[in-house]
Amino acid sequence: MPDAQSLEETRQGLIVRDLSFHYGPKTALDAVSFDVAPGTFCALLGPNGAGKSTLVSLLTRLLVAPEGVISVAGHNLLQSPGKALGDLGVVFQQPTLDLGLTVRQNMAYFAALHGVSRRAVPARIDAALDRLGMRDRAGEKVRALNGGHRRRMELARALLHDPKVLLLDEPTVGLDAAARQSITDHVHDLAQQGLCVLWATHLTDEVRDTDQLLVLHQGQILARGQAGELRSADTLSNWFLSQTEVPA
Ligand SMILES: Nc1ncnc2c1ncn2[C@@H]1O[C@H](COP(=O)(O)OP(=O)(O)OP(=O)(O)O)[C@@H](O)[C@H]1O
Repeated sequence: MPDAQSLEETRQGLIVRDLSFHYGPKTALDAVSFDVAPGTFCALLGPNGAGKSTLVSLLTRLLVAPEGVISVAGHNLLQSPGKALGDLGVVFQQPTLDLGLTVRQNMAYFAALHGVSRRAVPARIDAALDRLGMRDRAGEKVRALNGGHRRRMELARALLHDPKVLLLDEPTVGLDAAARQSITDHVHDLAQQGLCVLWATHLTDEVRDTDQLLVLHQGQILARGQAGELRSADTLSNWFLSQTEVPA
């Protein structure tokens, strides 16, 4: 039985209860429940079609679920969407940067959308870029950055309003091995510093043994726990395949 303190800590992270979603007759998510506590890197691992993007759309309120509860840092997404989304940072699968604006201009625009006061914006941008080692690129047009730096910039932008929960949907798609490693390492560092991270992926090599792991398959959570304990003596890749293989 969790004690009161750990319950309160979990409340400051992400809580999902009995979340279901259907596209017409197609069930995309079926009574999904999980928690991610602050200071945790949680990998949401699922093959194509598992329901990851649907879950991300529900967590960001692009879709609204008729059933279930989502709580972000103690705010119910349905009842207090402004507060819940204010504590959520998101890196979507597809880049959402204006290539013709500089790094700083892109970030300033996003800060305005989040209601950061004009006076606070420069310092917030500098702090967010510093966290990702990107301050020296602030004046460059995004078009001039390589894929890895663009992603890093999107990550810095997602942290601009100081969210408590960070959500990333397959954030390494299209990146080379070095850039993938760098982004994966950065986000693990952020979790170690106290952020609550949910990282959706189908790539097992982005998951560390010490990470929390949720395996999503055909709209249901098949397994949850610490990655190293779940895979046991197997490789994570083999274990994941054995969990998600569909009988011929
Ligand atoms: N707009 C839609 N209409 C009907 N079915 C959909 C729609 N979007 C997704 N689905 C179905 O819902 C299920 C979950 O899809 P979803 O895109 O959430 O999975 P995913 O894990 O994100 O996959 P991928 O990694 O390929 O993006 C799949 O069976 C998919 O075919």
